Amino acid sequence: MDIIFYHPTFDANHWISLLQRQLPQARIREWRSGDNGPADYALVWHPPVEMLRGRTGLKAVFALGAGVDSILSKLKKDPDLLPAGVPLFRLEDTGMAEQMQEYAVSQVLHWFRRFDDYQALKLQAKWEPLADYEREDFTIGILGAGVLGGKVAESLVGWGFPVRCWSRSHKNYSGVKSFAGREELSAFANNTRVLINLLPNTPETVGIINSELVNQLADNAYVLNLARGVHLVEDDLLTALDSGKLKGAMLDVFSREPLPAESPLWRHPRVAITPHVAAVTRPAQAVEFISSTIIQLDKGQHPTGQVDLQRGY
Ligand SMILES: NC(=O)C1=CN([C@@H]2O[C@H](COP(=O)(O)OP(=O)(O)OC[C@H]3O[C@@H](n4cnc5c(N)ncnc54)[C@H](OP(=O)(O)O)[C@@H]3O)[C@@H](O)[C@H]2O)C=CC1
Ligand SMILES: O=CC(=O)O
Repeated sequence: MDIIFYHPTFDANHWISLLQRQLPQARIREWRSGDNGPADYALVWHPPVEMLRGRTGLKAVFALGAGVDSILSKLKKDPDLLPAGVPLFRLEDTGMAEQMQEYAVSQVLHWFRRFDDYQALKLQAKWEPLADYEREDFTIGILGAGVLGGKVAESLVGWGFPVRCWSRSHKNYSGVKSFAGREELSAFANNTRVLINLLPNTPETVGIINSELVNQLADNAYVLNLARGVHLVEDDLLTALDSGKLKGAMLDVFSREPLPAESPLWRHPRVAITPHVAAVTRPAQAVEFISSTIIQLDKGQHPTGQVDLQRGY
Protein backbone atom coordinates (compact mmCIF):
# COMPACT_ATOMS: atom_id res chain seq x y z
CA MET A 1 0.00 0.00 0.00
CA ASP A 2 1.32 3.47 -0.93
CA ILE A 3 0.38 6.57 1.05
CA ILE A 4 1.23 10.17 0.16
CA PHE A 5 1.18 13.02 2.70
CA TYR A 6 0.99 16.77 2.17
CA HIS A 7 0.48 19.56 4.69
CA PRO A 8 1.83 23.10 4.21
CA THR A 9 2.97 23.47 7.85
CA PHE A 10 2.88 20.14 9.71
CA ASP A 11 6.09 18.19 10.33
CA ALA A 12 5.74 15.49 7.65
CA ASN A 13 8.47 13.28 9.15
CA HIS A 14 6.67 13.14 12.49
CA TRP A 15 3.36 12.23 10.82
CA ILE A 16 4.99 9.62 8.61
CA SER A 17 6.69 7.95 11.57
CA LEU A 18 3.38 7.84 13.49
CA LEU A 19 1.62 6.39 10.45
CA GLN A 20 4.38 3.85 9.88
CA ARG A 21 3.93 2.56 13.43
CA GLN A 22 0.21 1.98 12.82
CA LEU A 23 0.61 0.65 9.27
CA PRO A 24 3.99 -1.15 9.20
CA GLN A 25 3.41 -2.71 5.75
CA ALA A 26 2.66 0.62 4.05
CA ARG A 27 5.09 2.67 1.93
CA ILE A 28 4.54 6.23 3.09
CA ARG A 29 6.14 9.35 1.63
CA GLU A 30 5.82 13.10 1.74
CA TRP A 31 4.41 14.28 -1.58
CA ARG A 32 6.50 16.89 -3.40
CA SER A 33 5.84 18.72 -6.66
CA GLY A 34 6.52 16.44 -9.65
CA ASP A 35 5.75 13.20 -7.77
CA ASN A 36 3.41 11.13 -9.96
CA GLY A 37 4.29 7.83 -8.26
CA PRO A 38 1.74 5.29 -7.05
CA ALA A 39 -0.67 6.13 -4.25
CA ASP A 40 -3.58 4.28 -2.67
CA TYR A 41 -4.33 6.88 -0.03
CA ALA A 42 -3.59 10.61 0.28
CA LEU A 43 -3.50 12.65 3.50
CA VAL A 44 -3.84 16.34 2.74
CA TRP A 45 -4.50 19.89 3.88
CA HIS A 46 -4.67 22.68 1.28
CA PRO A 47 -3.29 20.30 -1.39
CA PRO A 48 -1.92 21.76 -4.63
CA VAL A 49 -4.13 20.73 -7.60
CA GLU A 50 -1.12 18.93 -9.12
CA MET A 51 -1.00 16.48 -6.19
CA LEU A 52 -4.29 14.66 -6.78
CA ARG A 53 -5.11 15.55 -10.40
CA GLY A 54 -6.02 12.39 -12.35
CA ARG A 55 -5.31 10.02 -9.46
CA THR A 56 -8.53 8.07 -10.03
CA GLY A 57 -6.94 4.93 -8.58
CA LEU A 58 -6.88 6.39 -5.06
CA LYS A 59 -9.00 4.50 -2.54
CA ALA A 60 -9.55 7.58 -0.37
CA VAL A 61 -8.36 11.09 0.42
CA PHE A 62 -8.16 12.18 4.07
CA ALA A 63 -8.51 15.82 5.09
CA LEU A 64 -6.28 16.54 8.09
CA GLY A 65 -8.98 18.54 9.88
CA ALA A 66 -12.65 18.38 10.85
CA GLY A 67 -13.95 21.06 8.49
CA VAL A 68 -13.57 20.44 4.77
CA ASP A 69 -14.89 23.81 3.59
CA SER A 70 -11.51 25.00 2.28
CA ILE A 71 -11.10 21.84 0.18
CA LEU A 72 -14.69 21.97 -1.11
CA SER A 73 -14.52 25.64 -2.03
CA LYS A 74 -11.31 25.05 -4.00
CA LEU A 75 -12.92 22.00 -5.61
CA LYS A 76 -15.76 24.18 -6.90
CA LYS A 77 -13.23 26.40 -8.67
CA ASP A 78 -11.07 23.51 -9.88
CA PRO A 79 -12.76 20.10 -10.28
CA ASP A 80 -9.28 18.52 -10.70
CA LEU A 81 -8.49 19.12 -7.03
CA LEU A 82 -10.07 15.77 -6.08
CA PRO A 83 -10.26 12.86 -8.50
CA ALA A 84 -13.90 12.07 -9.38
CA GLY A 85 -15.41 9.15 -7.50
CA VAL A 86 -12.70 8.99 -4.80
CA PRO A 87 -14.19 9.28 -1.30
CA LEU A 88 -13.10 12.16 0.91
CA PHE A 89 -12.83 11.53 4.67
CA ARG A 90 -12.40 14.08 7.44
CA LEU A 91 -11.25 13.83 11.05
CA GLU A 92 -14.00 12.86 13.46
CA ASP A 93 -13.17 14.09 16.95
CA THR A 94 -9.57 12.74 17.22
CA GLY A 95 -9.09 14.81 20.38
CA MET A 96 -10.91 17.91 19.13
CA ALA A 97 -14.12 17.26 21.09
CA GLU A 98 -12.25 17.43 24.40
CA GLN A 99 -10.65 20.73 23.36
CA MET A 100 -14.02 22.16 22.32
CA GLN A 101 -15.51 21.06 25.64
CA GLU A 102 -12.73 22.80 27.57
CA TYR A 103 -13.16 25.98 25.54
CA ALA A 104 -16.96 26.10 25.74
CA VAL A 105 -17.30 25.11 29.39
CA SER A 106 -14.64 27.55 30.58
CA GLN A 107 -16.21 30.45 28.66
CA VAL A 108 -19.78 29.66 29.71
CA LEU A 109 -18.65 29.52 33.34
CA HIS A 110 -16.74 32.79 32.87
CA TRP A 111 -19.95 34.53 31.78
CA PHE A 112 -22.18 32.66 34.25
CA ARG A 113 -19.96 33.67 37.21
CA ARG A 114 -19.90 37.26 35.85
CA PHE A 115 -16.11 37.37 35.55
CA ASP A 116 -16.60 39.75 32.59
CA ASP A 117 -18.43 42.20 34.90
CA TYR A 118 -15.85 41.77 37.65
CA GLN A 119 -13.05 42.46 35.18
CA ALA A 120 -14.80 45.70 34.13
CA LEU A 121 -15.23 46.67 37.82
CA LYS A 122 -11.60 45.85 38.53
CA LEU A 123 -10.53 48.32 35.83
CA GLN A 124 -12.45 50.99 37.78
CA ALA A 125 -10.99 49.80 41.13
CA LYS A 126 -14.56 49.05 42.29
CA TRP A 127 -15.29 46.44 45.02
CA GLU A 128 -18.89 45.50 44.27
CA PRO A 129 -20.43 42.05 44.82
CA LEU A 130 -23.03 41.40 42.08
CA ALA A 131 -26.20 39.28 42.13
CA ASP A 132 -25.68 35.65 41.05
CA TYR A 133 -27.11 34.45 37.75
CA GLU A 134 -29.47 31.49 37.94
CA ARG A 135 -28.88 28.40 35.81
CA GLU A 136 -32.51 28.39 34.65
CA ASP A 137 -31.88 31.83 33.07
CA PHE A 138 -28.78 30.52 31.32
CA THR A 139 -30.03 28.32 28.50
CA ILE A 140 -27.22 27.23 26.21
CA GLY A 141 -28.11 26.83 22.51
CA ILE A 142 -25.69 24.93 20.30
CA LEU A 143 -25.86 25.40 16.54
CA GLY A 144 -24.60 22.13 15.05
CA ALA A 145 -25.06 18.92 16.98
CA GLY A 146 -22.61 16.61 15.25
CA VAL A 147 -19.39 15.08 16.53
CA LEU A 148 -18.21 18.26 18.29
CA GLY A 149 -21.53 19.98 19.07
CA GLY A 150 -22.90 16.78 20.62
CA LYS A 151 -19.92 16.44 22.97
CA VAL A 152 -20.05 20.10 23.97
CA ALA A 153 -23.76 19.70 24.72
CA GLU A 154 -23.02 16.66 26.88
CA SER A 155 -20.41 18.51 28.95
CA LEU A 156 -22.67 21.53 29.56
CA VAL A 157 -25.52 19.26 30.65
CA GLY A 158 -23.03 17.90 33.19
CA TRP A 159 -22.66 21.43 34.60
CA GLY A 160 -26.42 21.65 35.11
CA PHE A 161 -27.29 24.18 32.42
CA PRO A 162 -30.46 23.87 30.32
CA VAL A 163 -29.03 22.83 26.92
CA ARG A 164 -30.63 22.77 23.48
CA CYS A 165 -29.18 22.04 20.07
CA TRP A 166 -30.08 22.78 16.47
CA SER A 167 -29.15 20.55 13.55
CA ARG A 168 -30.48 19.32 10.22
CA SER A 169 -31.98 16.16 11.78
CA HIS A 170 -33.35 15.71 15.31
CA LYS A 171 -30.99 14.31 17.98
CA ASN A 172 -31.52 12.23 21.06
CA TYR A 173 -28.78 13.44 23.42
CA SER A 174 -29.56 12.89 27.08
CA GLY A 175 -30.76 16.10 28.75
CA VAL A 176 -30.62 18.13 25.52
CA LYS A 177 -33.66 19.60 23.78
CA SER A 178 -33.32 19.06 20.05
CA PHE A 179 -34.48 21.44 17.30
CA ALA A 180 -34.03 20.77 13.59
CA GLY A 181 -34.32 22.61 10.31
CA ARG A 182 -34.99 26.25 9.46
CA GLU A 183 -38.59 25.91 10.62
CA GLU A 184 -37.39 25.29 14.21
CA LEU A 185 -34.55 27.84 14.28
CA SER A 186 -36.68 30.59 15.86
CA ALA A 187 -37.95 28.29 18.60
CA PHE A 188 -34.33 27.22 19.24
CA ALA A 189 -33.13 30.84 19.46
CA ASN A 190 -36.00 32.01 21.67
CA ASN A 191 -34.72 32.28 25.26
CA THR A 192 -31.20 31.05 24.37
CA ARG A 193 -28.77 32.99 26.58
CA VAL A 194 -25.50 31.60 25.23
CA LEU A 195 -25.33 30.79 21.53
CA ILE A 196 -22.48 28.41 20.65
CA ASN A 197 -21.70 27.77 16.99
CA LEU A 198 -20.37 24.39 15.84
CA LEU A 199 -21.85 24.20 12.35
CA PRO A 200 -19.90 23.31 9.21
CA ASN A 201 -19.43 26.04 6.61
CA THR A 202 -21.88 25.29 3.80
CA PRO A 203 -23.97 27.51 1.53
CA GLU A 204 -26.93 26.98 3.94
CA THR A 205 -25.03 28.06 7.06
CA VAL A 206 -23.06 31.10 5.84
CA GLY A 207 -24.22 34.25 7.68
CA ILE A 208 -26.55 32.33 9.98
CA ILE A 209 -25.56 34.39 13.03
CA ASN A 210 -27.07 37.66 11.88
CA SER A 211 -29.35 40.38 13.33
CA GLU A 212 -32.46 38.34 12.70
CA LEU A 213 -31.18 35.40 14.76
CA VAL A 214 -29.48 37.48 17.45
CA ASN A 215 -32.63 39.56 18.03
CA GLN A 216 -34.49 36.35 18.89
CA LEU A 217 -32.04 35.39 21.66
CA ALA A 218 -32.64 36.23 25.32
CA ASP A 219 -31.67 39.76 26.36
CA ASN A 220 -28.06 40.13 27.50
CA ALA A 221 -27.11 37.06 25.49
CA TYR A 222 -23.61 35.90 24.54
CA VAL A 223 -22.18 34.47 21.32
CA LEU A 224 -19.38 31.91 21.18
CA ASN A 225 -18.23 31.24 17.61
CA LEU A 226 -16.06 28.13 17.42
CA ALA A 227 -16.78 27.00 13.87
CA ARG A 228 -16.06 29.36 10.97
CA GLY A 229 -15.90 33.14 10.66
CA VAL A 230 -18.30 33.24 7.69
CA HIS A 231 -21.12 32.00 9.92
CA LEU A 232 -21.17 35.33 11.74
CA VAL A 233 -22.12 38.70 10.24
CA GLU A 234 -19.53 40.75 12.12
CA ASP A 235 -21.32 44.10 11.61
CA ASP A 236 -24.54 42.63 13.03
CA LEU A 237 -22.63 41.35 16.05
CA LEU A 238 -21.13 44.79 16.71
CA THR A 239 -24.56 46.44 16.34
CA ALA A 240 -26.10 43.98 18.82
CA LEU A 241 -23.24 44.51 21.30
CA ASP A 242 -23.54 48.27 21.05
CA SER A 243 -27.35 48.22 21.43
CA GLY A 244 -27.03 46.06 24.56
CA LYS A 245 -28.89 43.08 23.08
CA LEU A 246 -25.68 41.08 23.37
CA LYS A 247 -23.58 41.28 26.52
CA GLY A 248 -20.47 39.66 25.12
CA ALA A 249 -18.88 37.52 22.46
CA MET A 250 -15.94 35.19 22.28
CA LEU A 251 -14.66 34.50 18.79
CA ASP A 252 -12.11 31.93 17.66
CA VAL A 253 -12.73 32.20 13.93
CA PHE A 254 -13.09 35.11 11.52
CA SER A 255 -14.12 35.74 7.95
CA ARG A 256 -10.56 36.98 7.36
CA GLU A 257 -7.74 35.15 9.15
CA PRO A 258 -5.47 36.42 10.57
CA LEU A 259 -7.98 39.03 11.76
CA PRO A 260 -6.73 42.33 10.28
CA ALA A 261 -5.29 44.82 12.78
CA GLU A 262 -7.88 47.43 11.72
CA SER A 263 -10.86 45.22 12.68
CA PRO A 264 -13.00 46.91 15.37
CA LEU A 265 -13.40 43.49 17.00
CA TRP A 266 -9.87 43.76 18.42
CA ARG A 267 -10.75 46.93 20.31
CA HIS A 268 -14.29 46.10 21.45
CA PRO A 269 -14.23 45.79 25.27
CA ARG A 270 -16.82 42.99 25.30
CA VAL A 271 -15.31 40.84 22.57
CA ALA A 272 -12.70 38.21 23.43
CA ILE A 273 -10.56 36.70 20.69
CA THR A 274 -8.44 33.60 20.16
CA PRO A 275 -6.59 32.88 16.89
CA HIS A 276 -8.42 29.80 15.52
CA VAL A 277 -7.11 27.46 18.19
CA ALA A 278 -10.36 26.16 19.72
CA ALA A 279 -9.47 22.62 18.66
CA VAL A 280 -6.31 21.74 16.81
CA THR A 281 -5.41 18.54 14.99
CA ARG A 282 -3.63 16.13 17.35
CA PRO A 283 -1.27 14.00 15.22
CA ALA A 284 -1.29 10.76 17.26
CA GLN A 285 -5.09 10.62 17.56
CA ALA A 286 -5.60 11.69 13.95
CA VAL A 287 -3.21 8.98 12.75
CA GLU A 288 -5.01 6.36 14.84
CA PHE A 289 -8.34 7.36 13.25
CA ILE A 290 -6.93 7.47 9.71
CA SER A 291 -5.11 4.12 10.06
CA SER A 292 -8.17 2.41 11.42
CA THR A 293 -10.25 3.88 8.57
CA ILE A 294 -7.71 2.64 6.01
CA ILE A 295 -7.78 -0.85 7.52
CA GLN A 296 -11.59 -0.88 7.38
CA LEU A 297 -11.60 0.36 3.77
CA ASP A 298 -9.09 -2.29 2.78
CA LYS A 299 -11.40 -4.93 4.24
CA GLY A 300 -14.30 -3.57 2.17
CA GLN A 301 -16.05 -2.13 5.23
CA HIS A 302 -17.81 1.25 5.45
CA PRO A 303 -16.11 3.38 8.12
CA THR A 304 -17.57 6.66 9.38
CA GLY A 305 -16.12 10.04 8.51
CA GLN A 306 -16.87 10.17 4.79
CA VAL A 307 -17.83 13.63 3.60
CA ASP A 308 -21.04 14.00 1.62
CA LEU A 309 -19.82 16.24 -1.19
CA GLN A 310 -23.34 17.36 -2.12
CA ARG A 311 -24.27 18.32 1.45
CA GLY A 312 -20.85 19.93 1.98
CA TYR A 313 -19.94 18.30 5.31
N1 LIG B 1 -12.26 26.54 15.56
C1 LIG B 1 -11.66 25.38 15.46
O1 LIG B 1 -10.53 25.23 15.93
C2 LIG B 1 -12.35 24.24 14.82
C3 LIG B 1 -13.54 24.40 14.15
N2 LIG B 1 -14.20 23.32 13.63
C4 LIG B 1 -15.48 23.53 12.94
O2 LIG B 1 -16.49 22.76 13.59
C5 LIG B 1 -17.36 22.26 12.58
C6 LIG B 1 -18.18 21.12 13.12
O3 LIG B 1 -17.41 19.94 13.23
P1 LIG B 1 -18.07 18.52 13.53
O4 LIG B 1 -18.92 18.58 14.74
O5 LIG B 1 -16.99 17.52 13.47
O6 LIG B 1 -19.05 18.38 12.27
P2 LIG B 1 -20.25 17.37 12.05
O7 LIG B 1 -20.40 17.21 10.58
O8 LIG B 1 -20.08 16.17 12.89
O9 LIG B 1 -21.52 18.17 12.63
C7 LIG B 1 -22.14 19.19 11.91
C8 LIG B 1 -23.49 19.48 12.55
O10 LIG B 1 -24.07 20.60 11.87
C9 LIG B 1 -25.39 20.26 11.46
N3 LIG B 1 -25.74 20.97 10.21
C10 LIG B 1 -25.06 20.99 9.05
N4 LIG B 1 -25.72 21.73 8.13
C11 LIG B 1 -26.85 22.16 8.74
C12 LIG B 1 -27.93 22.94 8.31
N5 LIG B 1 -28.00 23.45 7.07
N6 LIG B 1 -28.93 23.19 9.19
C13 LIG B 1 -28.89 22.68 10.45
N7 LIG B 1 -27.86 21.92 10.91
C14 LIG B 1 -26.86 21.67 10.06
C15 LIG B 1 -25.38 18.77 11.24
O11 LIG B 1 -26.71 18.27 11.30
P3 LIG B 1 -27.01 16.69 11.13
O12 LIG B 1 -26.36 16.02 12.32
O13 LIG B 1 -28.48 16.59 11.19
O14 LIG B 1 -26.39 16.28 9.84
C16 LIG B 1 -24.48 18.32 12.38
O15 LIG B 1 -25.24 18.18 13.56
C17 LIG B 1 -16.40 21.94 11.43
O16 LIG B 1 -17.08 21.87 10.21
C18 LIG B 1 -15.42 23.08 11.49
O17 LIG B 1 -15.84 24.13 10.67
C19 LIG B 1 -13.71 22.05 13.76
C20 LIG B 1 -12.53 21.83 14.41
C21 LIG B 1 -11.74 22.90 14.97
O1 LIG C 1 -10.65 24.38 12.08
C1 LIG C 1 -10.12 23.32 12.10
C2 LIG C 1 -10.67 22.11 11.57
O2 LIG C 1 -10.12 21.03 11.85
O3 LIG C 1 -11.67 22.20 10.84
